[in-house]
Amino acid sequence: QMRAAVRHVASLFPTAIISGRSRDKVFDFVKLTELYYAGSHGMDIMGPIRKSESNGHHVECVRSTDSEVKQLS
Ligand SMILES: O=P(O)(O)OC[C@H]1O[C@H](O[C@H]2O[C@H](CO)[C@@H](O)[C@H](O)[C@H]2O)[C@H](O)[C@@H](O)[C@@H]1O
Repeated sequence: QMRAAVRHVASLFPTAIISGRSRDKVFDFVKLTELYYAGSHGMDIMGPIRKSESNGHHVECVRSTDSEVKQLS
């Protein structure tokens, strides 16, 4: 029910979850590709990317700061 509510909000507004946990952990909890995720207190950020601007139906999370974060660790 909560997931459906967040998905609905994300269909109306850009929506982000910001957490102190790792981004992967948060994504595993939430499992919604429509959102922005900021893990590790904002050190690792992933956002939704539309595959096709024309139909807007294929949304995937593909942009991430993972490689930059790994360089800092
Ligand atoms: O409430 P959140 O914003 O989701 O943050 C909760 C805490 O997340 C991080 O700690 C958690 O992950 C750590 C590393 O895996 C783990 O050691 C810890 O037990 C978890 O609670 C973050 O480091 C904390 O600052 C946040 O409060």
